[in-house]
Amino acid sequence: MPPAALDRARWDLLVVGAGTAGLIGAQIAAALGARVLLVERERFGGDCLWTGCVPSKALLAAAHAAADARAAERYGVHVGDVRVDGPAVLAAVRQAIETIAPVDSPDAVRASGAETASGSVRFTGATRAEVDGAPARFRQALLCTGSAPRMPDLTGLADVDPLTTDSVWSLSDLPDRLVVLGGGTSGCELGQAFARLGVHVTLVEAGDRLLAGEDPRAAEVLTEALRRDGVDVRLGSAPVRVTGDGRQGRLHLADGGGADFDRLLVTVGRDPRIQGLGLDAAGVATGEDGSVVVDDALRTTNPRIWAAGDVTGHPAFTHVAGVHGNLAATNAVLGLRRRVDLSAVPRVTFTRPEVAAVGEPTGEPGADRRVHTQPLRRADRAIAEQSTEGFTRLVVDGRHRVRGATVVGPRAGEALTELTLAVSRGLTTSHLTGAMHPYPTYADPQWNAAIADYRGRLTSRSGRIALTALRLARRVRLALDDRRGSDTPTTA
Ligand SMILES: Cc1cc2nc3c(=O)[nH]c(=O)nc-3n(C[C@H](O)[C@H](O)[C@H](O)COP(=O)(O)OP(=O)(O)OC[C@H]3O[C@@H](n4cnc5c(N)ncnc54)[C@H](O)[C@@H]3O)c2cc1C
Ligand SMILES: NC(=O)c1ccc[n+]([C@@H]2O[C@H](COP(=O)([O-])OP(=O)(O)OC[C@H]3O[C@@H](n4cnc5c(N)ncnc54)[C@H](O)[C@@H]3O)[C@@H](O)[C@H]2O)c1
Repeated sequence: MPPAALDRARWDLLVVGAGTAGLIGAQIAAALGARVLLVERERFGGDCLWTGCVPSKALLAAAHAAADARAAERYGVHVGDVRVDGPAVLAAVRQAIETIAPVDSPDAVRASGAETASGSVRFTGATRAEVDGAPARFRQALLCTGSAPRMPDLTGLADVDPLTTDSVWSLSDLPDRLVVLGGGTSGCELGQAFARLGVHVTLVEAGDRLLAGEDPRAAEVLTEALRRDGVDVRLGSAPVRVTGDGRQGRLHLADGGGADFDRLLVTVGRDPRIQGLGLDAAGVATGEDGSVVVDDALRTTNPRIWAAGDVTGHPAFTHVAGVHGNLAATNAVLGLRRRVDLSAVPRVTFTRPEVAAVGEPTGEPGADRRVHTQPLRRADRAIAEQSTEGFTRLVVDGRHRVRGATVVGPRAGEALTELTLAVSRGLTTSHLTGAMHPYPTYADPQWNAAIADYRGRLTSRSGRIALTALRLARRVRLALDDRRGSDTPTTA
């Protein structure tokens, strides 16, 4: 839509940012009959499509293919030397993006009934904004501007043209030596991907372990796996400065050590994108971390403006952004007060092995919680496929409801979906044991963990009393049948 046309009427909902949250928010609002304008300043599809989930999973697919080919010998299959064609791998990543892009395009949005425009939105008042300077009035707005890579304050960093998850996808070839700064989800996924593609990777994490928010045992398993892939994992390593010429250089660490690189990739977290939005003019408050303050219905401090996705500071996942976009748009258009529930947000690090978790932490469960752990080495499917690295851990409360889970292993993300349903719906271990599970799958360990909890119920004091009572009643009935001398039992 040309800028001049933006101000012809008041929009029921002005949606700012066409990432996952904005795309879903705009399409839902249009489906509910609202007059919607979705404005994007860069590319429709946002981070997930262009710089996040899609390219990282495509790169990992190539990396895992290379690793599987190298490991094929253990199955008696010989493939010879594995050669990675860097430009071809990166081209395949871009191809995956191009294949998905039409789903998120302006055409697709307009087909759903919303209008679209290109430009940067800036609020000029509580119900007024500009798109690249052209005025646009709105009854309500939905802020979906996402988050951007954080850059650490490190002397010399800017001199080596550091890569971020925004820019790494523009490489034309793989570097020989890569230093990855930060061992969170992005650093682990990309560190493993590049290492499996033959790059010499040094992963530098300032904290004392990888994946700080996850079960410590899961982080240990992943650290061992990365080291086996050839990643030089440095934990508790605070970087102090960078020296370099052009793009090559050396990262110096507080312990006196360092790591040389051809490229440096920064993955130390993300900050909400709020610069230049004019949030003060709109009366939209932000928190100390820069995220937009929202209530549990995703309404900002301006009751006419809602927010969804990464910009809220809620867990930064595409599925959260999608659920947010839907919920905020529905609340805005229909005047509802549906609340966002963050108690069962699933998270998956798509490394090999995958690390997947949901709900309460499994590493340090509360006092009234029981933990059941099943190692993957006891799962027949994992043994058959020689992929036994990992475990499943369930946290169960006093009423045997599944409250949290960690799954480490192949296809952990897929296995986690059942446990996400269990946590979000308050299902018990007897619900899980009562549902037949196909054999053999990587979900066997979670079924066995649920069975272990259920068995615990049978061997508890009340369980033992109930079983004894049933056994005695059965004996009495059989004795009665015997005494009658009847051939036809009275009992089943
Ligand atoms: C490397 C990496 C891998 C990831 N992998 C996964 C994964 O496997 N699974 C998962 O669930 N999540 C993953 N994520 C996280 C996921 O990408 C984000 O949580 C998700 O994309 C957030 O969506 P959003 O709609 O909130 O924001 P975004 O997708 O960032 O969209 C915001 C949009 O707003 C636009 N914008 C900003 N300011 C303005 C303005 N003033 N005017 C107009 N437009 C504006 C931006 O250009 C952008 O397009 C990954 C992230 C990274 C970095
Ligand atoms: N598979 C997925 O779903 C996926 C993949 C990638 C990213 N994401 C999302 O994006 C978010 C951001 O990911 P991320 O990995 O950039 O951030 P993160 O916050 O998950 O991890 C950043 C890591 O960098 C470390 N760090 C911070 N400053 C450092 C420094 N100066 N030197 C060395 N280490 C330092 C931190 O201790 C932390 O371990 C994630 O929280 C996640 O929500 C999701």
